[in-house]
Amino acid sequence: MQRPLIIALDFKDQQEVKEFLQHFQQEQLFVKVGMELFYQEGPEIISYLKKLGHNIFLDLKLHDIPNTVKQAMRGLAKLDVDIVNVHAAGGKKMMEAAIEGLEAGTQEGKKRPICIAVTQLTSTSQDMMHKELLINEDINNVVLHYAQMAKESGLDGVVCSTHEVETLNAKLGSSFMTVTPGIRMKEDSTDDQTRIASPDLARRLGSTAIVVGRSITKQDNPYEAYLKVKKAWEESEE
Ligand SMILES: O=c1ccn([C@@H]2O[C@H](COP(=O)(O)O)[C@@H](O)[C@H]2O)c(=O)[nH]1
Repeated sequence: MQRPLIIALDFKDQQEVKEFLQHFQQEQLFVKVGMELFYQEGPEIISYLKKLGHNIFLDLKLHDIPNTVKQAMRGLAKLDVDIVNVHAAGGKKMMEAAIEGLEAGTQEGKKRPICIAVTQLTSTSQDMMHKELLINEDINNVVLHYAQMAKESGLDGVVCSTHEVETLNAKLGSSFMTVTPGIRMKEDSTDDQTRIASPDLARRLGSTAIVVGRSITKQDNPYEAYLKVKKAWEESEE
């Protein structure tokens, strides 16, 4: 997989997705379907996007007891998406179960979807983590610890902020994926994100992929915004 720019399709239904994709003509995209869209449209939205030839990250962030996650992943594997995910906070047994479920649900001869774990949401600040989650460690150590657990559990990578990528690459190797949301151009509003970074910083620090939502989807000209983010993401390549 090249280092993709993944567009978060945070829309309320398929009609809104269709209107958004009209800006992109025939371009093959890497898109992310999250809870908002999937809970409204179900597996049908995945078939629709696959028929259009797009790559898909199904971002449902599973977090439950190991058996429930295993069975849920068995079902999700049948959707044949490229990437799925869990919350690392569910622990190692849950993450191992996720992989078992994916392997069990993947058609013979096919590769199972890539599975990554959310470490700490990019909306979480160090202050919030200390005061609300009562995790009194440095956020960088927490992200590293969760990423180490994910690797030991057989996962392929993590979701983290751009600011943790260098450490994770150094400690866990750059083939362990770092998928980074919380991406903003300098003129964009931060919204509910706290650990943000620009696309070019993400590239320079070694993110495997960036996830971009509102900086593209909420712009007057989404295609122009996409090209601008893509240029910033790709042009800082050494
Ligand atoms: O830690 C995380 C994990 C997932 N996300 C998701 O990425 C997009 C970001 O959207 P923006 O509009 O670019 O802020 C969104 O779908 C989140 O659910 C994340 O932001 N942080």
